[in-house]
Amino acid sequence: MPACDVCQKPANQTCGGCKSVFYCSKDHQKVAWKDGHKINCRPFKIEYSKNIGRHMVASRDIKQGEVILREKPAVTGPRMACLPHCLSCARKLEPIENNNVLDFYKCSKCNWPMCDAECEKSEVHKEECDLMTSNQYKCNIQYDPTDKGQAAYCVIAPLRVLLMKKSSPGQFESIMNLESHLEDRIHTQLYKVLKANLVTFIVQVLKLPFEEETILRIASIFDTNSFDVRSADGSKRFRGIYVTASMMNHNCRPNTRHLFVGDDNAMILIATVPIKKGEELTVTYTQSLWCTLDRRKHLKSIKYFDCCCNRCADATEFETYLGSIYCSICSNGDSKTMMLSTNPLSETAPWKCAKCEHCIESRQMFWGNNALKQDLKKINKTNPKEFEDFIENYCKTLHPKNHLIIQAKLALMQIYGNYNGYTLTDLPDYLLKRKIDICFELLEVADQLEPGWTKFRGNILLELQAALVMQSKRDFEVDKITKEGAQEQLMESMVLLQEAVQILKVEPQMKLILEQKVNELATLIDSTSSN
Ligand SMILES: C[S@@+](CC[C@H](N)C(=O)[O-])C[C@H]1O[C@@H](n2cnc3c(N)ncnc32)[C@H](O)[C@@H]1O
Repeated sequence: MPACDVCQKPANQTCGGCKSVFYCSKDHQKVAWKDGHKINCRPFKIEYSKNIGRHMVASRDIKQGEVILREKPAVTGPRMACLPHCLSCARKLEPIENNNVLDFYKCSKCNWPMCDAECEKSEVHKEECDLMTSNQYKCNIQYDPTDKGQAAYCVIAPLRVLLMKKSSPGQFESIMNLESHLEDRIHTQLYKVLKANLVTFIVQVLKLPFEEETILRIASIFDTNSFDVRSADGSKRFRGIYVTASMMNHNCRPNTRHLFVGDDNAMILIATVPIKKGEELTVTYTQSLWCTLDRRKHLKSIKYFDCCCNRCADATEFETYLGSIYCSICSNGDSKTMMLSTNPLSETAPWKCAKCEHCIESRQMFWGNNALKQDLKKINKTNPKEFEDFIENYCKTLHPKNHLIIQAKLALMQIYGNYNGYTLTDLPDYLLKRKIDICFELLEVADQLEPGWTKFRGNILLELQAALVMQSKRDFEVDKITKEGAQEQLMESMVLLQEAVQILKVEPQMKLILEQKVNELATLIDSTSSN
């Protein structure tokens, strides 16, 4: 029998929150809760394995949509070479005019661009500002109309961690215990530049007593663990280290999603699918809609590991064929055969036709993939014709769910129904149908690659239901469907909308918008039944 966490006597009760600790009585459970279990009670534990390091494992069954973790950042700071952003609130800065010269508001002491006098006095900026000022350092970033990233920002986030050694030694230690991959990064061009800039700034300009290795390790810890935090309206962007969430490993079909809320930028980690006790909790460090070649290359170059997840190991990527092309030898007309990697876990493995003996070298696949990515990048993002032409041009070579076609379709889903001249009321019937077909195709991809309550699925459902409602209205107006038929279709759209609400209501600024959509659709359903 397990021992009580308080008195060590035999215990027959478990904490319902984490299912990891035991008590002999309700009273001892209350004592433990007050003594700190309230903070540590989480439905996961951290385990270690030689191949994948520390990782999070569910300590009990977790429900779909359940909040697994709410965590404040241990430290935040600007991204490495970002555009001018406020060092306090992280808002992107706009220049102001002074004597016919455009420049940013500057901190009156250290001269870093900031929003205003209020941000200048904020707690987060105080210590670094005092230190730079006492060392007569003045930042020399000026407004540049070409919108160039500013390398000077690379010093701020590591400096904030170094200052924590005195102000919050416990937090400093937990950050320093995170994985860094410094030994892999140290020989890269970026780290040679950091050695010259960041280390010189900390040691020579600010005269802080830190070793070069410690300074670079912190930069490397940011690169390995930090989350990219963005506000819903896009005005704020920065990096944050969330120590507990940093224990989450990557999977190309993850079972969690996260969002950032409130003025303290707390991270909320949510289960996108039901998770069984003992299963690993995972997040994605890359883009789900990239093909295996691109995802694995990206993960290797920024996080220094070879992803061997089930999706990467499956040449068909769960039958989406996201990275596949058609065989040029035996595909003709409607009869098409796929080229698949002979070993998706090796980037040098050749690709082979599933039917004939035709083979392609992997470097040819990389080259073709990159050339097409460039074509897609050049497209005017507001012109649907260019995306349609891209799909038409490559439909003989690429599977309809190839990642490049899917990205073009995703852009079309957003344009049709939302952009000027293409709102739902503007769309002719054939484009409305096109939007609906695209939404269904994307939903199939989402179900395979980002299943459950993911933001991607939520957004597709929202777009799909709006288009279906418009189609039902039009069909009813031209007597294509009866009143009962229209009602039935609108109710089906309501089911899709309700699911989108379940998924997206936790996203910042979405609650009211979603409530409005539900009310509008409910009113429409009511008015259809009373007509
Ligand atoms: C944010 S940390 C995650 C926690 C880390 N495992 C640790 O022990 O501190 C990211 C690092 O974990 C490792 N990692 C994450 N996901 C992995 C995976 N699917 N397979 C192998 N290693 C992984 C890589 O070394 C990666 O750079």
